[in-house]
Formats: sequence, C-alpha cells, structure tokens
Amino acid sequence: MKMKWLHAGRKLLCGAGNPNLKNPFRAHVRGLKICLLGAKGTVGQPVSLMVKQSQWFEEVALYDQSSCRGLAIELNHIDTPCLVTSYEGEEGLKQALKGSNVVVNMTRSSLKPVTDKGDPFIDNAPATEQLSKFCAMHCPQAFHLVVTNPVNSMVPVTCEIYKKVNGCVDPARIFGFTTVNVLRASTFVADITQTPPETIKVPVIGGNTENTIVPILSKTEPCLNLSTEEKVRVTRAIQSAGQEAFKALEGKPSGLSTAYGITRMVENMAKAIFGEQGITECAYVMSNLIPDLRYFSSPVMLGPTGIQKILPLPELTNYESCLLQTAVETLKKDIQKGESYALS
Ligand SMILES: NC(=O)c1ccc[n+]([C@@H]2O[C@H](COP(=O)([O-])OP(=O)(O)OC[C@H]3O[C@@H](n4cnc5c(N)ncnc54)[C@H](O)[C@@H]3O)[C@@H](O)[C@H]2O)c1
Ligand SMILES: O=C(O)C[C@H](O)C(=O)O
Repeated sequence: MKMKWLHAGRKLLCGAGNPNLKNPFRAHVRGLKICLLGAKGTVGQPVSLMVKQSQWFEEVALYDQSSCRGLAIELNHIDTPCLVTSYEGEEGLKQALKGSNVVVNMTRSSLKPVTDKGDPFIDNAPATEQLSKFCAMHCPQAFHLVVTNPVNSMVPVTCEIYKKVNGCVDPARIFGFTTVNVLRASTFVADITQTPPETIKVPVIGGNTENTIVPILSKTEPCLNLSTEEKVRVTRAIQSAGQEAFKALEGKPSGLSTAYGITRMVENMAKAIFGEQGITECAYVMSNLIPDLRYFSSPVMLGPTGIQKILPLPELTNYESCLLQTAVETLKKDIQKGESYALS
C-alpha cells in the first residue's frame, strides 16, 4: 500500500508538465532553469541526461513537438537533485520558456529520412523561426544557444526574429554552438603530439561548416611544434570530422560528443551567470571582428549578462589566412541567407 502511494507520489513528483510540483529537498541546487527545445532528438536526449546530472540547474524543462513526458519521468528516476519537467503544445512552450536562464535550440524538423541530408536550411529554418518568436516573447533575457544546423544561417535567423518581435536583440545573449569543433581540435592535436587532450586548447574560428571551420593551430596552448604537413592534416581532419561521423553513423549527427559540448557550454554559461570570471569559449556570435561579416565564431569571454568581450583575432599564418578568406566568402552568403529568410 505504502509502496503504491510512494509510487503514485513519485509519479506526481516527476512533475512532467507540472512545474509547480517541486520537492523542497531539491532546494540546495543552484537555482537556474534551462529549457531544451528538441529534447527528444538524437542530440536532445543525451543533453537532457547530462544536464540532469549538472549541479548548476534547478529545473530542466523539456520541450519537443513529440511528447517528452516519458523522458522526463525516466530522468526523474535518477537521484540527482534537479527536477526535469516536460511541456507540450503552444501553452506548454510558453511555460517551458518562462523563467529560463538558458535555452538550447536543438531541433531538426525534416520529415525526410535522416540519411537524406537535403538542404538543412530549408528543413530547419521554419522551426527555428517559430521557436525564436516564442523565446523573444517569453524569455528575451535568457542565454540562447543555437545548435540547429546550419548554425551559420540559423543564428542570423534567430537574431532577426528577436528584432522583429521586440524591436531589438541583445547580441551578447545569442550563441551559435561550435564547441564540438574545439573538442575535436584538442583531441586530434593531442593524438598527433601524444599529449593529454584535456591540456590542449585550440582556438577554432569562422563558422560551423566544412569550409568555414578554421582551426588556428599556430595558437595552440601549450605551444606545440607541428610540421606544416601535420598542420594541414589535422586541419582537414577537424573540418571534415562532422561529415565523417555523419557517414559512419549512417546519416545521424554526432549526438553524444555534441551533447558533451553543449553541456560544457551551458555549464560555463551558468558559472558566468553566477559571477565566475575569465570563462572563455568559442561561439558563433554577432561580431564585428571581420569587417565584411556580421556574425563570426571566435573565442568569447562570458559574463553574468552574456558575452563580456569578443577576444581579438590572433595573428594568423599564411595558411590560416587562406582558410579564413575561403570561410569569409561562404559565411557572407550563409548570413545573407538567414537574414533574408527572417525578413521575408
Ligand atoms: N552545431 C553542431 O555542431 C551540431 C552537431 C550535431 C547536430 N547538430 C544539429 O542539431 C539538430 C538536432 O539533431 P538531431 O540529430 O538531434 O535531430 P533529431 O531529428 O534526432 O531530433 C530533432 C528533434 O527536434 C524536434 N522538433 C522538430 N521541430 C520541432 C519544433 N517545431 N518544436 C519542437 N521540437 C521540434 C523533433 O521532434 C526531434 O525530436 C540538427 O539541426 C543537427 O544538424 C548541430
Ligand atoms: O549535423 C551536422 O551536419 C554535423 C554537425 O554539425 C557536426 O559537426 O557533427
């Protein structure tokens, strides 16, 4: 009988769709709310699991066009303090976003099979447009991380929608996710130099597609002596890693390493919100670092209200300058595509 009651009580405490049901024993968790859009997907599910284990979030709000109720119930069986809630429909989306400090857009809206890559922009722009409208209305102050590809165009879509809805956008709070390229860069450099990957830091600038990803291997920390041949080999490996994994995963993106990178990014956002100083991450943001581009990925310093500082471009080698030139030409078109879509 007691077990039954406990089970029923536990069911209620799962709080799927009911954010008011909070366990007072969870109160010691840092009080931030994160909302995960597209939580049911290949990327969304491992992110939900990893964020459930984070000490920085009090509530993890799951939203997807397909119900996340079961996912929330299951995750709440994990005995970490934060509460996972799930929301459905338009009213649910508003509730999911309300009070969120961090929002992650990881949606992919194609009805086509995942193996048919098609044009991810055409597939994904409508959902990003619709969800950004809700974010602009219900949590304009949240740190908004755009994971949905093509990031090069989806960040401009997101920013333009905020401008349309609110008349302005805070460029310090909208981030395009590129961390997975940085993870790959550290790992590949470590492999070639036989060093521990977690000690290697490589700035990766530009954008998030093969010919816009520009690793700055000349500024690797600690300073490493790679031959020209090694630099070219590692650069190509970093640029093509997403597509290689996509093929090997038979038409699915790298869900797990992406989830790891997203968790690192949102935890760093949380630390910055709580006042930790000196946190830098690479992200694709509104920037005037490159005169011809309105958006660019580079190391940025985080603060309690978003990007505190976009770090200056380091001095590049001739090889890196050539890569950057190619990236700039593609980025101009990608940015234009996103802005025109949002303004049409
Ligand atoms: N930036 C990066 O480095 C990076 C890396 C990997 C994946 N991605 C991108 O992340 C996205 C997600 O990839 P995935 O493999 O998890 O896709 P997926 O198809 O497995 O999952 C996407 C989820 O989004 C949901 N969704 C679609 N439209 C929605 C809407 N309007 N509202 C709410 N939910 C909606 C779907 O129901 C689905 O559960 C893709 O755009 C992918 O390209 C980016
Ligand atoms: O989703 C993709 O196209 C690949 C993704 O950006 C990745 O780098 O793994």
